[in-house]
Amino acid sequence: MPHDASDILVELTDVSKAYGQTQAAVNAVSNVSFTVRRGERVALLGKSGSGKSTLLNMIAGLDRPTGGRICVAGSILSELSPAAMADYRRERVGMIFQAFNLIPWRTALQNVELPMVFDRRGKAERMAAAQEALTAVGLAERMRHRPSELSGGEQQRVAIARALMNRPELLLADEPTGNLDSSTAGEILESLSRFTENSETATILVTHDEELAYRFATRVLHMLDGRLDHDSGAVSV
Ligand SMILES: Nc1ncnc2c1ncn2[C@@H]1O[C@H](COP(=O)(O)OP(=O)(O)OP(=O)(O)O)[C@@H](O)[C@H]1O
Repeated sequence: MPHDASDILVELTDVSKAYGQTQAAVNAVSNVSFTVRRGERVALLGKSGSGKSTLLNMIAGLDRPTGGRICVAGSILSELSPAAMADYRRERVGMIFQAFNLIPWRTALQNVELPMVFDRRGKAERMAAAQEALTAVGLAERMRHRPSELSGGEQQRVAIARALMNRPELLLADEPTGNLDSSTAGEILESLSRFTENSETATILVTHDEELAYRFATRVLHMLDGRLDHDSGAVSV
């Protein structure tokens, strides 16, 4: 299928991140360039400390590059005002973390409803949408439970429902199965695949697990010491 420039959702150009000053600086990410198309599923694969989370956090707008630029849907992130950055994170990006990051005193339903509290939909409509999302991830019977009353796999499915609630253009997943046993990890990966396949949502999955990366992604970018390892086929297309 032919692609054109308008297919490109994310474009990183020479992105670097150094922590600390001068001689003592740690170059967590060095001159990374790649693009992600709408609907594409990309994995960032690398060992612990290779810079994957730093890179993902910069794409999420949670951290700023010290060099280069990140452009998402035509906006250069470093040029966004704080208010525009908050809109970007709320409206365009969904995130899933290894530690699930659910709010412990809210039920599954209330956690999933959360990204919608700022939009114009009324409470009843938001609740109906959250119920539908939880049903889709197989948690129809668990909606009124708090995170501590759910298994790890169930908590991550709540997090997936929450992340996809606002139909983000970009889903960022940082080791989403890192805290789960291998069969639960497989189920979570299947849920993620089901919801992102044939959808407009592009996904960037960060993992150190090679099998997981190749099972999920259509393109695997290898990271090594803060750089993309182009010899591994990690070419930007
Ligand atoms: N806030 C910080 N201050 C200083 N150095 C940092 C900071 N955050 C990360 N680093 C360093 O940057 C490098 C990349 O870290 P990063 O967490 O991005 O790697 P990673 O590939 O995601 O690793 P892991 O899989 O263990 O999370 C590491 O050497 C780390 O020690």
